[in-house]
Amino acid sequence: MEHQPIVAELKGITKRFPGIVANDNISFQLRKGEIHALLGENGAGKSTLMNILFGLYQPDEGHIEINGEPVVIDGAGKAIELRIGMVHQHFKLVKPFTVAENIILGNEPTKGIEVDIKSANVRVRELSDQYGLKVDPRFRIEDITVGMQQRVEILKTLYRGADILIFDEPSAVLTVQEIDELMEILRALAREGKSIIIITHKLKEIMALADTCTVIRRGKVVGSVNVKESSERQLAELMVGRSVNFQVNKEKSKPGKAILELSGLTVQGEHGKAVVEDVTFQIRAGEIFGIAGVDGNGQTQLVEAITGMRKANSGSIKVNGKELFGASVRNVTEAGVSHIPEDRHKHGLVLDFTVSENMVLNNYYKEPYSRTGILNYKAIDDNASKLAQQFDVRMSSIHTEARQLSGGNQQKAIIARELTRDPELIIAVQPTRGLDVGAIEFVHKQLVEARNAGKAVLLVSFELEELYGLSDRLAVIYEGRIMGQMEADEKNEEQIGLMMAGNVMGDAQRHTV
Ligand SMILES: Nc1ncnc2c1ncn2[C@@H]1O[C@H](COP(=O)(O)OP(=O)(O)OP(=O)(O)O)[C@@H](O)[C@H]1O
Repeated sequence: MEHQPIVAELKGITKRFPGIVANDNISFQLRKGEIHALLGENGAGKSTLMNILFGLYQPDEGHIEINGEPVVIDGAGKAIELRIGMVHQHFKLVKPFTVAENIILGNEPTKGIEVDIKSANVRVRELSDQYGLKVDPRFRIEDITVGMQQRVEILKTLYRGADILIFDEPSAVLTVQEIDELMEILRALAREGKSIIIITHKLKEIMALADTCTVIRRGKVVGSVNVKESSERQLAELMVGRSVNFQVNKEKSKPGKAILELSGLTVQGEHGKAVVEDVTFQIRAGEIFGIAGVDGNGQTQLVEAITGMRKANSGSIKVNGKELFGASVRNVTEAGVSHIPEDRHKHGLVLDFTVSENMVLNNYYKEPYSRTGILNYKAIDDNASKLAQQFDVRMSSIHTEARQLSGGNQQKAIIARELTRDPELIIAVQPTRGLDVGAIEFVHKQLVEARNAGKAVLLVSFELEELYGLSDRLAVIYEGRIMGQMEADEKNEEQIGLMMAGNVMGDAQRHTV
């Protein structure tokens, strides 16, 4: 890559927020046709740096050069003018509009005074073909998958002429197959001379994809390495400053009494079709029970039904012997259920509340946080300080609004709150999404400790390694039905893969659990 010209250079960038230096004298170079990974712990300052390059924040010190020319990027409009595009983690698409309408939004080709949707369709299709994006410009956003929506965001940047593309944790929202497709697309973009920066916590992805990896720790660059000459282990160490254990260590489980008992649970979706059908399983105290399956096979609805967020149509949900069918979210919480939700922005946190307030969302009305209806702020703050320290939630202060936290630290805050409520049952949906490898190691350990302390854990994850590493037993879900249950042993991997694709387990094996 060294022989390629530098297309973007950040020189001595410093960015301060009240109480924290998010970027501390950072220098960074991007070359033409390069895929450059940006790696760092949660809260290290990656998104801040990229938001500066995309003009969403102004640096307090330092400057940017594009193609060797000093520039001031004072907004996204200026970034686009400079041929910089950004694909955010949370898409900014208008759902009822078509793909083409979204892509041309704010940049419409016209024929006289009419918007020329025909020529937009043609141009979008051309771009889609050129980079192998397989997007039909006429589809509506609400009818296409998340992976496809992401490709629409990519097309939008290309349509506006981007040569530098920034991706903020693009694979966090994708299924395993979609990740492979995304990697192909990124390679195709780089081959065509586009320069790519990708923020990711997935070391495997960096090894498979990136040419260079710049590592940031606590706002400072600690190194920029040639990926071919490095390894996952080295990158992890450079990032967290110690060696990281990728393996989950756990003793064999000693399950006790049944904590969660589901029987014949059925949930109907919007169109009257069952999205969870006749689901029956038990999770006992002291065991981690994983749900394996391709995203979109009823996992979300199953968890929503158990936690009281969605009404089930029939069946039984018992926690500790108590029937919770039809119970409210608060009743379920009171019955001893903790929930690390799939969508942390919608269900995990109130983004406008402080971290301190968010830490008592489920029990602020109880002692010691509330006495005779009056909130005890000292107790609430003490609780937050303790949890932040115990779970290494990094932020400038516990009085910071949750929305100001980095994505990974928001997730750690939820995990801290949910694991320390002394629940009977912990429902953890993708608990390590968006976390750095050091934090993943920590959260895995916490879940195993909870299980050792006799908690029942329901784990939904799309990371097979995580499922095998953490679970004692597994069930595979396909189109809302449980295809089989088994020991979470790698020797069952092939069988599990088949069931995830809808194949029913042979009778002989069905009875081995
Ligand atoms: N608008 C803001 N106001 C105050 N503090 C902020 C703001 N944006 C970011 N921060 C703080 O700056 C630091 C860096 O955050 P940033 O989002 O850049 O981290 P990150 O490396 O992208 O983390 P993650 O991997 O968790 O996404 C964090 O401590 C964060 O709380």
